[in-house]
Amino acid sequence: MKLFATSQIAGIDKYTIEHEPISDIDLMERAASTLVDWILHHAEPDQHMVFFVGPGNNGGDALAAARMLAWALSGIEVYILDLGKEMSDSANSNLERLQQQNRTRISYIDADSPMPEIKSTDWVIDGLFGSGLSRPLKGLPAKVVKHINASGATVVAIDIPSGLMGEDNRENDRDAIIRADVTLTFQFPKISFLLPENDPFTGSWVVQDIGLHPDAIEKTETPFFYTDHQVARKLLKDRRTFAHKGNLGHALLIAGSYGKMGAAVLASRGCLRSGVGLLTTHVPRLGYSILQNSIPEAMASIDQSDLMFTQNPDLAPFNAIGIGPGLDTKCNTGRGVQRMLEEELKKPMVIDADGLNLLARNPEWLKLLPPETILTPHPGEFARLTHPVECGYERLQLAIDFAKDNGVVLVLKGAYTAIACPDGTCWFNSTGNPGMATAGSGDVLTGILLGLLAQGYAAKDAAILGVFLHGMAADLAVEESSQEALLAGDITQHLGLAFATLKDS
Ligand SMILES: NC(=O)C1=CN([C@@H]2O[C@H](COP(=O)(O)OP(=O)(O)OC[C@H]3O[C@@H](n4cnc5c(N)ncnc54)[C@H](OP(=O)(O)O)[C@@H]3O)[C@@H](O)[C@H]2O)[C@@H](O)CC1
Ligand SMILES: Nc1ncnc2c1ncn2[C@@H]1O[C@H](COP(=O)(O)OP(=O)(O)O)[C@@H](O)[C@H]1O
Ligand SMILES: [K+]
Repeated sequence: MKLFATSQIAGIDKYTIEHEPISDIDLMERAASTLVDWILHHAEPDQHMVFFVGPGNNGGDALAAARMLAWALSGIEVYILDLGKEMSDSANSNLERLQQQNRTRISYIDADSPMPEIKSTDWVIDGLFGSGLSRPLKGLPAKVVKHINASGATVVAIDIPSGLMGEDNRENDRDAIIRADVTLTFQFPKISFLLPENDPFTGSWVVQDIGLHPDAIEKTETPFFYTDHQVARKLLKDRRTFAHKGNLGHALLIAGSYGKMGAAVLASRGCLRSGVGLLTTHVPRLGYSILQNSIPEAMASIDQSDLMFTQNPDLAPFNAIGIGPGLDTKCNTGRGVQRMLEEELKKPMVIDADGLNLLARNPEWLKLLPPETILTPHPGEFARLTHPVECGYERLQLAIDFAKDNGVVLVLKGAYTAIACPDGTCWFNSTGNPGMATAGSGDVLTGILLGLLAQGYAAKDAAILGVFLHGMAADLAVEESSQEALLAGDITQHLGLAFATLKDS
């Protein structure tokens, strides 16, 4: 799915009105009816609801929804924010319709009014501002937002929590943004919803399809995408009838050190479960029996050091190389990594964890990375590779620039992992859950990406598909137990089901 800036959504909206064609007011009616469906499905029949209405079409949506709900619910109150200016035409028409219906108490809030009473048991429907917000809220709108946030009521935001910008919130006042429990957003998630610092504002968000014109969506260019089932399914290759382990790729994983052999085992499992033909895992001597006992499907390549990686094996037999999980950052290991990169290997690579930390200490190695390299930093590792940033939006921009400048696929891990590609596109992942915030889940991802690279997937495709499957496997695992109890090993155990579910979708 494509993701757009709010300014672009306004253009898609306009195109839909002109080319479907549909009038503004009917499109608003369609949008509002999706809100009403959701609310009726989730609210008790006697739920008291307080609507807050702003001057634009976000307010128009709220007024239309209030009218539709007033036929079914009796406890509806509407407060219109009076900023001393005209409401938009469609909002005005919906105000007239609501007045004509005559079932709802409508009040105005201006600078002199007392703030309306909101009970903690109420639902607040936030229709103050949506995608037309042009600057941070101040004065009366900010006061109303703070009053709503302090009420303890359940807040349902229409389209965007009022006060939140669709993209960049660096200059915003965080106290003047609605803190919603649920955001019912039209057609596309907004980019700011996918950044960690905005989680307190959006709550959980749900996309409401309002039938915007597919031609406009197709024509409007954007660097941002959201990996849904459809995208991931298209990337997944079928295995040929006569496939054999010799033509499904031979992966080399370099991982593990004293005290961190688990990382090598987890990454090996992830790799083998992702369909690779052969896996050789290179470990220090102390890891030999650990590896052979815990994952007999992997072949072992043994380092000359007892404790750490120092020297890679001959790389000729391998289709792809993964390095990093549990590697440690000792000097000898650093020298070993440098020697390997200086071989100017033209094999796809995935670099994770301490591989990234070594790269951060030696930025001149970046130009030694082969084409089709994937780097998989979490925000801490990414800060070491670049520099610390204040917010997710800045980090996102930095990741996109980093991928382009260095010709690598950068997998910036998080709740909505962002995959920045050398072609300037950025793919947010839609699967996964907070249970994955557990030791070793990143190691499993490295293994999956390595397995896909070795099978011949391009780095970009491997990253988009691998991250999706990794999250999906964790979602399936959590269905059977809980987020709290999820182990990284549960992700590898559910990878099979993830592949099967994706194939069936
Ligand atoms: N696109 C779609 O697919 C569809 C969109 N729909 C709905 O339309 C919504 C977008 O509507 P919209 O464009 O009228 O903007 P909206 O957010 O209601 O407010 C704009 C008003 O607020 C004002 N204003 C702005 N910032 C301000 C500030 N800081 N402080 C004070 N005032 C401020 C601004 O005035 P100005 O900036 O000129 O001062 C203007 O008066 C969208 O979110 C969705 O709910 C659906 O109905 C149908 C399909
Ligand atoms: N809240 C979350 N929601 C979804 N995925 C998450 C969440 N927290 C972590 N993850 C995923 O779990 C993995 C954690 O990787 P990482 O931080 O490297 O862990 P480790 O180093 O312990 O293996 C990443 O793929 C990340 O996207
Ligand atoms: K809103």
